[in-house]
Amino acid sequence: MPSIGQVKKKIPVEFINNLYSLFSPGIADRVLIGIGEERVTTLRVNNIKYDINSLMEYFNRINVKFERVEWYRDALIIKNAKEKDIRKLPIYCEGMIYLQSLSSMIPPLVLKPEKGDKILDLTAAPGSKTTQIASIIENDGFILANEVDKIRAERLKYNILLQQALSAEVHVENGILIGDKYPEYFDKVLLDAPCSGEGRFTLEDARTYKNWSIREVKRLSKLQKKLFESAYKALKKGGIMVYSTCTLNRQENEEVIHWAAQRFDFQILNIEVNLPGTVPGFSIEDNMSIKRAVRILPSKVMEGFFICKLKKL
Ligand SMILES: C[S@@+](CC[C@H](N)C(=O)[O-])C[C@H]1O[C@@H](n2cnc3c(N)ncnc32)[C@H](O)[C@@H]1O
Repeated sequence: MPSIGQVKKKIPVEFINNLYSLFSPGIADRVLIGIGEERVTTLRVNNIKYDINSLMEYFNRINVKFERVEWYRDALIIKNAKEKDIRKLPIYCEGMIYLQSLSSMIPPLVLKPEKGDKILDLTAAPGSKTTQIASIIENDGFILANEVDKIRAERLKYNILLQQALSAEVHVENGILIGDKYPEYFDKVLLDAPCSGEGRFTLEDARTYKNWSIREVKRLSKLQKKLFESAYKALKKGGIMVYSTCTLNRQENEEVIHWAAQRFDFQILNIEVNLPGTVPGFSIEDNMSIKRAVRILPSKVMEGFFICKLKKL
């Protein structure tokens, strides 16, 4: 495993400086160790086509070793196979399972979709969370899965079809406009925002960090605020929204929430999923409730993520 010094040599220096100014040295070191580690292969079963018991029996038969995930019945950590091996299996080709990082499975669990819900997934491609939501509600409900990028929207449609997530309808438009089109229409809204991806940095793959810049963080923070406003408008009063990113900095996380709290009426809720190794959000000025948000630190099993759950008042 690479040392912290080796990680520091490769990752953008401004990112490292930000990290040590945001977190205690112990936590910042943990993040860098996480960036240096090789991530395990994880997946979830698609309840629309298959079930976890049959999947475990199948893996036992073909000698794929796995571990259960304490906080999610449908997820498995694969011990002796890589993603490329799993992609060759018929159950993968037929959409009975979905390769997804464990952290990425958390926002839909926190959103807690229920049968019959009308759900907006505002920035949805490639559809990991859209198809997960459809799997949780077993297609009993309606999901508007929106994506601005036409090519990514094709991938979203492909995944929805393969997984038979037929409760999801794909829209291809700027998410900023959806709030005015569907005012107070949805019971639940997921804003898994476009972000600078710091939680997905991995030393193995320079593509994950080479385009990172402070300028990009600032641009994304502005976009996230606009998307937040649209998501909030589309949510019914009393409805639940989850804001998530796979990045670690404050500008794209707490500052977006704080900006929104100054303009819109909502309550930040506790995250009820019992997750190991999270750190609470940072309060901003007198807004202590942002501490109810959680940050997942990157590690061998998890990508870095930020998740905030709120209720529109
Ligand atoms: C973090 S990814 C979403 C991942 C997705 N939720 C999943 O789990 O598969 C963010 C997505 O937002 C899209 N996006 C960026 N700007 C957008 C906008 N203004 N409106 C809608 N989607 C946007 C990006 O193209 C990207 O596909």
